[in-house]
Amino acid sequence: MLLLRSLKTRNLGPLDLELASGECVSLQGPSGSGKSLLLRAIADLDPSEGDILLDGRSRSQVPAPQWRRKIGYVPAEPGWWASRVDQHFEAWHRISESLRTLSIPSDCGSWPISRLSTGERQRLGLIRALSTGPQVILLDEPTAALDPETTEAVEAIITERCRTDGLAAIWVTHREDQARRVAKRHFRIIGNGIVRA
Ligand SMILES: Nc1ncnc2c1ncn2[C@@H]1O[C@H](COP(=O)(O)OP(=O)(O)OP(=O)(O)O)[C@@H](O)[C@H]1O
Repeated sequence: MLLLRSLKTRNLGPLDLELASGECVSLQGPSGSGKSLLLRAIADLDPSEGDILLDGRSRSQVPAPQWRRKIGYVPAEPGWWASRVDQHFEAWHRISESLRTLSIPSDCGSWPISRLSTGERQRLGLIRALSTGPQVILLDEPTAALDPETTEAVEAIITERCRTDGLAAIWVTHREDQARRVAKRHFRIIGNGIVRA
């Protein structure tokens, strides 16, 4: 479903990787090894060489906004461009269940962004990326700021979306136990390549 073919980022590659519909793979590697740049390249947010195909269609054939709806990227620190929380969502009323599941107060739509804690920003960034119905989600340490209970809830949401909607995920984590819980195939960055771990 997602195919990286001879993909070269600033410091990695050429890389080849295939991700099936409904599959979650983990990606680990030392700090600074290029994990975030790789996710950003797949989401077409950073330049790269080589090809990326989604359901057989090359990135070059798909307009960038459409590509970014299909391939959601959740950075370690999600970005915010408006003052209120709900202004960052296409359909705020549709995310109430996700808010509940991730223990975020339902009235936070009217909050100023400045009020959000680091963990609330991280969870809302995840909900926002999932809310546009992506086929692939790229998760950059999505639970780094979260307590064990909320971490479990995030893992459950992604696992469920993979199982029921065929969502495919690349999950960057520094935690071996998390990698083993969320993914069946594991990759590690070594040098300028990725190897099966
Ligand atoms: N715009 C840029 N120009 C030059 N170098 C960059 C740029 N962005 C990132 N880098 C460098 O590329 C390398 C990989 O960065 P990246 O953020 O992908 O690392 P990472 O594996 O995600 O690290 P961490 O685990 O610390 O988040 C780093 O050495 C970083 O300094």
